[in-house]
Amino acid sequence: MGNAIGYLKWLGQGKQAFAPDRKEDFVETNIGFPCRVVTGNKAVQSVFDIDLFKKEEFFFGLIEIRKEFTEGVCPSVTSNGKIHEKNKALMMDVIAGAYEEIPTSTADAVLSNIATWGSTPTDFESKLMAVSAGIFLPTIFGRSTRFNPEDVNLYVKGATELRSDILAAVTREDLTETRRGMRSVLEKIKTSERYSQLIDLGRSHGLDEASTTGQLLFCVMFNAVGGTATNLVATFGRLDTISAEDRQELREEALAALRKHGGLTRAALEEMPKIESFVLEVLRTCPSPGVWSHIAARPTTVKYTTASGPKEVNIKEGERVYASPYWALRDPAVFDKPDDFVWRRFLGPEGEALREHHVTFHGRLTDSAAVNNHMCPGRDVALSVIKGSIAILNTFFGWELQERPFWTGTKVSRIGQPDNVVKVKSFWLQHPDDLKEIFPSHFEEIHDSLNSAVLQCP
Ligand code: HEM
Repeated sequence: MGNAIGYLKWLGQGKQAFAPDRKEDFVETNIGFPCRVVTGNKAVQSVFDIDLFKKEEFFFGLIEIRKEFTEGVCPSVTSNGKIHEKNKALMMDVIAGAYEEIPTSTADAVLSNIATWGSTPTDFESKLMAVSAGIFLPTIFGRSTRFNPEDVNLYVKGATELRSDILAAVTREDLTETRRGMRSVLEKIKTSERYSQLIDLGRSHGLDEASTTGQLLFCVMFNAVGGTATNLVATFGRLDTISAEDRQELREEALAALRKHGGLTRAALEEMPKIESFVLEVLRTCPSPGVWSHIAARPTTVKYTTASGPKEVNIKEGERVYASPYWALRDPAVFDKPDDFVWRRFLGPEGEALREHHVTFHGRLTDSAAVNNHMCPGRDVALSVIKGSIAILNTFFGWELQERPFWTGTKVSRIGQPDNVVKVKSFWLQHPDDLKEIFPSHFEEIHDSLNSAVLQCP
């Protein structure tokens, strides 16, 4: 298959363009250039080895990071070697600093955003992006610094583009607005309450001010805020695909934990295993990103086993070896009925054992992010944020979507989100007494804002 045809096939079919036959875990294909795509759950572990596989700077496979949106600094996620170690160490420290505040910040951001939504919150996906920004940014840059969520959204939209070296761009994107968003976000970072502390933190890892600022810009806005918002949209959408009884079961679990701990705390989150299992199943069935891209750092032979027996593959230095989280997480060798959405899958001892195959964060859930791997350092905060947001939405509020969400794995631009954009027709306060009891300081404002909807509520 030629490059142009491969690229067009990928654009049209997304992950289905490299659907595996399960007899071979290193599928040879062309998605705009020749590459192998690893689709087996166990085989995927081999590409996580950074001694064998390195990152292509500024690229996620077919997606290119616009250098002007990182101030020319290569983001941690696509950097290699010693510089990656410094970048990653900085980000791990930044996240550790934010960790304690995350549950409180989640409750505050979700509830204060809802108070501004009214009963017909159109453009709902942007609203969840604002929630994500409202959760993370105060914990990292300080509470007194107020970012404009629309500018953060513009930044995330502008930060990447389809790789331009395969086909000449058919349409030229107008970057005026996204560039404005980027300048505004950068200015806020540089004047933020904690900026000098963050720069000192960077220096302690051997990074100068420009490098630290570039890392903060991309890793916080794109990886943290954007990455979490995408998965929040998917998780929210999935709630509409389970039964009312199952929604009620999730609500009862969350309500009991919130009541016992007097709000959203780390202890309350730990008492929500059902919500955790639901979120993990969302991240298994519709993971982001689309592919993990790697380049072989040296010649290597990888041994692995498929349904048709033991195999080995010889990889040449410089070969592109990509991996598909979507197919690795649908491998029937490790997940029973992999195409079904089974929200209880990760409950109990069997569910616990399955965590070693849950690789959405570029590593097993049982592994830890470190400077010598490319695993997501934001995994735990991301899971807390999504669990906490979904617990609050499902426990106190009701809504009707314009359309039931669906996923086909073919829409390149939607990453893990449903193919159809999530649009809310109406939104209401379903359990006012519970909200008043657990979050009294948010009650009045939300009640007033959604009052007309409360009157209509069934
Ligand atoms: C559900 C939400 C999230 C998902 C699914 C996710 C997933 C990932 C994945 C798959 C990677 C590796 C990408 C690759 O190698 O191609 C990654 C890297 C990264 N993520 Fe996340 N992420 C999420 C949220 C976050 C959050 C909340 C933060 C920060 C607070 C964060 C910070 C990072 C950083 C800094 C890297 C680069 C790691 C490195 O340089 O080794 N992510 N993430």
